[in-house]
Amino acid sequence: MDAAPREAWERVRRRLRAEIGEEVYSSWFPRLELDMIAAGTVRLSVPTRFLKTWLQQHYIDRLTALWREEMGVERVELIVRSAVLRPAGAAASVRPMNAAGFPAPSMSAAPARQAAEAARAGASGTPEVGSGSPLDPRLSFSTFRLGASNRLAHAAALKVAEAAAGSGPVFNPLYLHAAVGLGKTHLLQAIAAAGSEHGRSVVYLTAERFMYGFVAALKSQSSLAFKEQLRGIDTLVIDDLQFLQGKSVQQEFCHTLNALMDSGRQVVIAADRPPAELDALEERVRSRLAGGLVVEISPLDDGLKLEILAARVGALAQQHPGFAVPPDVLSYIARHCGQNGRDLDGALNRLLAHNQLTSRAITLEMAEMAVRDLVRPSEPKRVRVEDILRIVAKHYNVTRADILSQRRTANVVKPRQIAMYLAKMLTLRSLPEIGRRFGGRDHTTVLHAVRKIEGLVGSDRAMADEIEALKRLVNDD
Ligand SMILES: Nc1ncnc2c1ncn2[C@@H]1O[C@H](COP(=O)(O)OP(=O)(O)OP(=O)(O)O)[C@@H](O)[C@H]1O
Repeated sequence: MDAAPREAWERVRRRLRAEIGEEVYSSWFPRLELDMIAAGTVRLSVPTRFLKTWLQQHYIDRLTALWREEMGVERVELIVRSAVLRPAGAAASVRPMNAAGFPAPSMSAAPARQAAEAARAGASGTPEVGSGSPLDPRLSFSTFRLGASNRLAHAAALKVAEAAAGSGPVFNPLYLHAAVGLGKTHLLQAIAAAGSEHGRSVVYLTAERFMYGFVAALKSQSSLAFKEQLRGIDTLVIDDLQFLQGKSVQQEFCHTLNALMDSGRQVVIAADRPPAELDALEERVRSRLAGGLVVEISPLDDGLKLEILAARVGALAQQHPGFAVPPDVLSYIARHCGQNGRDLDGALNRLLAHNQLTSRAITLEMAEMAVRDLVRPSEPKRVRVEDILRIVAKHYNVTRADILSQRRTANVVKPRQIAMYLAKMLTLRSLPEIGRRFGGRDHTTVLHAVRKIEGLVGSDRAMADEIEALKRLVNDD
């Protein structure tokens, strides 16, 4: 290639860098190379399919415009540099490296662990983080229960785990986020275990362990070996990313992320919030994390809680024959003992302890006692104007249409004013909003009704009792 296209490419890069900023540029563009230029088309190459898709979606127009200005080209084409993608036999080459102290796959099988230990023993001082955090064999796909809140996360995790060794990444990175105890660690460990069963070299690390490994490597001056360890794997799984702290650790994390993803390795991340809210992380890391598939696991509904509970009771009964929990107790726990899997585990462990220590069978009465301090006060209920209308109409034996109508007979005026008053007291709706819900009345009409009933409640005992009774009916509805 003669000098003109190369110089034009240099100028395109410089202009792009100036436009989008160093951080975003260094996340996406350093590995973009000029492949050829002919007949009005520029061909650029990238090392991964993922990078190609990303650049195609986000930057192709800009790249085309810049090239047009520099050399009058009409089209920019992106291709994947196949030679840079995992060279044939790359998967096989990971294993011999293990013997020399490089990362062993995080497998739950004992032989794998022994191999990892042996590898570590010969690791000549390199911190052992490359072999990953230990996996809990109970956290597998087969023990993961499905519901509406986690179905997508589960499907994505399964797809990543079942991809054959040597195939390119599926979604990169796969990023799962959820509040505490909703199954992130469970899915990540399931990916790690299943991935290694499929012949991949997988390392599962908590962010803390990543930090520990990196800091320890710096201290023992083996940080190069540490980097090599992490970059020599097929799949990197990082849990609890929100705990990643410190500038140099973050930089290292970012390099590792880029190096792995750009060479076609799979990265899976979990955190308690979406990438955009990881305030402690640099913008370019967040941007890279958000560029894959981001999936939220939402709170468990009662049905899913019941399934998880039933499965856990089954597992506990295997270790403690005779341990059984009646369905009404399971429903009670699902409804009252918290919102996440960890709360459910805690409640069942409490029941097990009571059962084992007192030899009493588990009944609803016994359970209420045993888990008393684990019961969460339920969220205050959100009252709807519709519910107030229905309950007030029924109580005064009129129809909803009567209340909303323009009729001014006493038997509808009183329920109408009481319903307006309750709507103001029990909902967050403004006076104009309430007016609209009550047949398009003006807010001054609502204000008048509210003041009138307030006055009566203060002066008329029977009216005060009536209003209290109605409030209870609405709240208990
Ligand atoms: N869908 C599910 N099926 C079976 N068990 C589940 C499910 N969701 C959560 N659990 C169980 O709930 C407990 C907590 O889950 P896990 O540790 O995976 O939560 P987490 O989202 O990683 O929470 P944290 O953010 O606190 O680390 C575990 O025992 C896990 O097995």
